[in-house]
Amino acid sequence: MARTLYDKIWDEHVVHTEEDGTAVLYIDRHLVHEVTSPQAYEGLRQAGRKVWRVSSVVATADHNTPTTGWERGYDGIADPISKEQITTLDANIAEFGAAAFFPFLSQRQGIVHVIGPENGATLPGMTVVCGDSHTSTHGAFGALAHGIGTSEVEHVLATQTLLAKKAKNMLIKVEGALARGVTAKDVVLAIIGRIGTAGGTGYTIEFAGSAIRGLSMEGRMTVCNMAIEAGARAGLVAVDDKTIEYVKGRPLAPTGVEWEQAVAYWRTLHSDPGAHFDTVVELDAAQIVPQVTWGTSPEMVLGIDARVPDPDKEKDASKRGAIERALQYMGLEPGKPLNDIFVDKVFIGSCTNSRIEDMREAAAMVKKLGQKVAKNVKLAMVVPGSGLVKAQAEREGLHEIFRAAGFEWREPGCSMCLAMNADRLEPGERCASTSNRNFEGRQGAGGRTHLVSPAMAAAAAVHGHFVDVRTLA
Ligand SMILES: CC(C)[C@H](C(=O)O)[C@@H](O)C(=O)O
Ligand code: SF4
Repeated sequence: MARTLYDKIWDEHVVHTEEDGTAVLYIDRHLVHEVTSPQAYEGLRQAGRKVWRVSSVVATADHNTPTTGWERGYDGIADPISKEQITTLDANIAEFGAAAFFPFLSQRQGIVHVIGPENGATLPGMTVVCGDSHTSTHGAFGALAHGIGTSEVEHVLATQTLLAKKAKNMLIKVEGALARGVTAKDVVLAIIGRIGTAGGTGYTIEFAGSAIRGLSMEGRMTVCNMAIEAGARAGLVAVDDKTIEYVKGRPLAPTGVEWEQAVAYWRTLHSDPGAHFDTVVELDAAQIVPQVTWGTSPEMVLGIDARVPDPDKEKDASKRGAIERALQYMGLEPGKPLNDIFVDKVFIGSCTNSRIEDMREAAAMVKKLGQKVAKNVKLAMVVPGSGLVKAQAEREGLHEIFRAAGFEWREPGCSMCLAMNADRLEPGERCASTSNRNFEGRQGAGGRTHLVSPAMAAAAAVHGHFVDVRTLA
């Protein structure tokens, strides 16, 4: 029978299925960070258990790590809770072990969803879990990857398995060529704009079509990263030459005969012709314009050529109420052109957009504009996703471009994506952000977030307000 990519990976990992559909799924890769692992390790400790397969665990500290003051080492972590989470991870990995650990201050440290693929910890066909909702990112490799809760983290550490129910199959096809200046981020925001944040609930989404195939691995990661924002716990892209090329030679990737065998298997990781999808959504790539969120949910998104929506034009009372509340929180007037929204801060980073390509895209825009960060922008910061991304960007001189224009060039981590460290918005501040969530208070209490691509964020920093990057290209 013709199977989808999701069906294939699922079948390959099911150990047992109960009559009600609950399955025991074998887990190949367990990514661990400091926020959702302390109680899990404590649980193991109290039960006198060990980690079932130490070689499956790859860990790093990312959410709480500061992006400045690394020369002061652990003393540079101002917040005592942040410091405790980071040192607790160090102690847990020292006690329980891991295949690889990239602690605070180490060069390969970074956002868990950046360092996984970078180190070859994420491989096609794997089941990948992490106590983090953006684990969907790793689906870009044709891996079944999703976030789990802390009690599940403990379960996977102890048993190497997860209890799961199979989701339905959704296919999102994006066909055609993207316009100049339109990126993977715009594609995924446009998808969420179309299907809504609940559109993917209960599904695993496979992203396909010529526009998705045309994306780099970085771009595919950006798209899968936000599958969770579309309601789906996992997103997938079929394996092709780009996938295999990206993985080749990474520290944890197979070598020699094992590599050959793995590649032969990986080449089967695509949906069969005629495989059944429960839902199919199609988008025309040529119609996608640079996107900007205007509200407090990723689905509150429009093309840069649009205006802030008018709640009075919405017939559905609950939707009208949601628009009104969002506009009030965001401090926006209906009908205002998105181009005319001025920003106070700019954040280029997060597991959505902090890879080398994102750095290049933002730097290219800054270079093209040839001007400094606008006077009204209090802070424009670039936070690479990992130490390796940072080093690569510096080899290419990107940091010089950013610094010369007045951007701050920081140390890697989650940073102002969720403001668990010192990087945050003050109440009422408005931010152009390349991250993935624009919920109330996400980047700091009272902060106002507009989600955009790296090029759009860079252009907003220089102009001081949003601009259509297609007109700058
Ligand atoms: C801290 C962590 C549990 C959380 C997540 O699961 O996604 C965070 O990474 C986020 O982006 O909100
Ligand atoms: S960068 Fe943001 S979205 Fe990604 S893992 Fe960190 S906090 Fe979560």
